[in-house]
Amino acid sequence: MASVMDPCSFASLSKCTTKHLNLVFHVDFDRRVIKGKVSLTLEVLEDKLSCLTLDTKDLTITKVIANGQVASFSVGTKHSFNGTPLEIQLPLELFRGQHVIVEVTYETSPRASSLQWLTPEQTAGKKQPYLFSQCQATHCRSMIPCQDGPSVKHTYYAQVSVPKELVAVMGALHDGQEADPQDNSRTIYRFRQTVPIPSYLIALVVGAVESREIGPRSRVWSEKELVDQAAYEFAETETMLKTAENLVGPYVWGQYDILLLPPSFPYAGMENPCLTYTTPTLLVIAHEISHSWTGNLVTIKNWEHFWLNEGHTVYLERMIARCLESEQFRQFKAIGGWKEMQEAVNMFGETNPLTNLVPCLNEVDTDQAFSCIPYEKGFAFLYHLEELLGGPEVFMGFIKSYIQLFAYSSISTDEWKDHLYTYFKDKVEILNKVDWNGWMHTPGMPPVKNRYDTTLADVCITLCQRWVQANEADLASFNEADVKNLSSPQLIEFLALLLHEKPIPLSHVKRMQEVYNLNAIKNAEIRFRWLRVCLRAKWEEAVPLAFKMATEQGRLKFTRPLFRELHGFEKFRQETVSVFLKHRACMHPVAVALVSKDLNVDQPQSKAA
Ligand SMILES: CC/C=C\C/C=C\C[C@@H](O)/C=C/C=C/C=C\[C@@H](O)CCCC(=O)O
Ligand SMILES: [Zn+2]
Repeated sequence: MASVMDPCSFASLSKCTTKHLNLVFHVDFDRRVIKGKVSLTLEVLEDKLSCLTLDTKDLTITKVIANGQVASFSVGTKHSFNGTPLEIQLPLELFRGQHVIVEVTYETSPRASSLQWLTPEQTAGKKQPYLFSQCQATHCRSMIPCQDGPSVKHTYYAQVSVPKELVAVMGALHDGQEADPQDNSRTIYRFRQTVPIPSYLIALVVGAVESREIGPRSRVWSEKELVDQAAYEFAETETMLKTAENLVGPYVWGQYDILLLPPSFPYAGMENPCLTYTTPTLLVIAHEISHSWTGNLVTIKNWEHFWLNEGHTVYLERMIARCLESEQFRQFKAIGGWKEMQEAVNMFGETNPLTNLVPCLNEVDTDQAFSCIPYEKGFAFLYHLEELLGGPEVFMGFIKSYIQLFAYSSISTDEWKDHLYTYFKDKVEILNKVDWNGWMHTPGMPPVKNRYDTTLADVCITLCQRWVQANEADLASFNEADVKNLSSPQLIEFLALLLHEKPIPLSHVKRMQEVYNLNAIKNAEIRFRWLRVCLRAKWEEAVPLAFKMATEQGRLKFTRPLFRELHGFEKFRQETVSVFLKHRACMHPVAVALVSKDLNVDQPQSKAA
């Protein structure tokens, strides 16, 4: 039975809460498992506590000790996606305010959904294996038995034993390393995270990685083949950090490192504290830096309030863009975001409750529920409030106050709304006119269509309409000058606009390639949209290019729609399934699960119980 407080966790969140984790990991690349021992320091929240439940997923539990005494335990019924509850009988009865240290010895599964194990061939260096974790939203439980919900925040100390040819990095401060006293072919790396964090922000990477300094509190990490290029690409990190601090206050995490992951990583980035993950396809990190305040400092009570993390982070990310670029650029990004929201609503269906800003997640797989809706409907809602309440400077005052009030805690949408009313106590009449139910608890597009400044978008709109309205005789009128002065974001917007129209004819697509040579563009955001324009026009020459992009990188934002479009191209439906089945051993476990469902093929069986 899921916790009353959190529909995505079995943990007994009301009985006790985790204050600290001590982690001992032994990373075994031969067996693709982590042999672990976690000591949870739990604060008792109610009298006469004699048992408690932790979240696990595909873990093999061998021993549980509570305050130094052996504790009996039982593994509950395996849920189809939320893992398996671990019920622990305490050898002593505890009372509110007391603490208990529960030590669990266990081993992960080779198919742990939080871990991707890469062969040397899947890395840039081709010589050493690679491991990375991705815990958001509910996958930490496949790496650590824990209270795997964002309402619980704890510090942690970790020691990680790895083969001495490899380096371990975590989303925490480094605390030294030494030869493993039990095996001189291995090294132990130590880490401490002294700011309380939710379990989804625990991050571990093990590989042949090295780093370069890119600022007074920042290093960039990657395989050596990529690290100098990455240091160049992320040279502006300190400028962005300072811009964010000027907007919302001090950065409390100490170090801000960036780790460039192999291209199989299924997301644009991940805001692990002290160690932002990013991918070779995404070099803009304003979003992940902003999470240092919204999401990592002010966290959500459970995943139904995910929009608080992402909506505020996108709002902050675009405020950084306003500072470093212009207000017109912020408006331009907002226009692009609105279209991405429209696309997500179209994909889910406009009556699908997963398009609610605050969805109900009872018996819902968060990976299946994930989309840009919390990001873009969240941003659009905050922008709507900004317009009603006095503009960007006024609303940033609220954002800063929201962060100061709720820092180090986990909150719900109601708590956010209460503070909004308190902060704008002299504008309650305006707030009372907001369509709260329409924005928060109604599926589909927002009840109000924000009006954004189209200065930077107009040229994209005009060019798109020229192609949409062109007949065969007009095709000669197009030439490379049409796009010569377009920035990459404007080229992305032009292609995104085309994707919101009926598919243009094959003759048009061929002419577009002839005059714009879009096949030659490597920028993933451009390439992704261009290939979808080609597939919708049924251009068969684009099919191998789409298979290449869908398999050479693993970002779900690109991989899923490309596989879906290829699967929708009747003539290539079978080939699409066979390409996926051939490639899935190299894919991240979450990506395998999601694309399997999209293509309606069976998933490989995960470990029993
Ligand atoms: C309503 C949905 C509730 C919870 C979903 C939360 C997480 C879902 C899980 O699949 C993990 C998502 C990780 C996202 C990581 C980074 C994002 O900021 C960017 C992802 C999209 C992209 O690649 O651009
Ligand atoms: Zn985010």
